[in-house]
Amino acid sequence: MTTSNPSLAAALAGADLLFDRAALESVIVDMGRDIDAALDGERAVFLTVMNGALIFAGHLALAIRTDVEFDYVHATRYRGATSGSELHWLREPAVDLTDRVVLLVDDILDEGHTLKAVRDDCLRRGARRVLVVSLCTKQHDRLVDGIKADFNGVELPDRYVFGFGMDYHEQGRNLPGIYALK
Ligand SMILES: O=P(O)(O)OC[C@H]1O[C@H](OP(=O)(O)OP(=O)(O)O)[C@H](O)[C@@H]1O
Ligand SMILES: Nc1nc2[nH]cnc2c(=O)[nH]1
Repeated sequence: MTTSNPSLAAALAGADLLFDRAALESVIVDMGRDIDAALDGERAVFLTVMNGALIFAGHLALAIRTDVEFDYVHATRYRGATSGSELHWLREPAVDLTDRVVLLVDDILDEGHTLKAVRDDCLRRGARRVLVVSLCTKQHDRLVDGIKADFNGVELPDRYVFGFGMDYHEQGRNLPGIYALK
């Protein structure tokens, strides 16, 4: 951890727990069942958007019964800050996506720039179908056109959140729940 980061303990002291681990695990089990139904036996590419989706992806993969092929991308536009800027690609998919069904797995759909860009990239690479899977979606009117979650776990208020993979200045990703700053 860099010494200049704001204190995670101070953030937690002033934050609200929105969803605890048990609630999230239960939601994710339901998402896995719904995804199995949509895949109907087809072996999809399970494409995780690093870093934020890491924890969600692990839980979700165990909740899906259909065999899937793992790959990941790393695209970031927040880079440890609490507001986004342009998208930086740090890692592109390695699997050939031509004619594949892709489960595009991310932690949060906020303004939608990240998932829209990654979804469009998958389609450019020849994916036949991209199913957008997000643990949570933030409620506001800033969502960009042309993106939505095909599978969403929970709805969030329009507040900065962290935990369960999501960072507070690159801290708190391993907190077992979703917290919101006041
Ligand atoms: O809908 P948007 O407004 O585009 O925001 C959502 C994206 O922001 C976060 O990534 P971030 O850029 O913080 O990188 P990280 O996954 O490494 O935390 C999160 O993991 C999503 O990918
Ligand atoms: N950690 C975190 N990352 C985000 N990316 C987009 N919105 C958010 C948010 O509220 N929290």
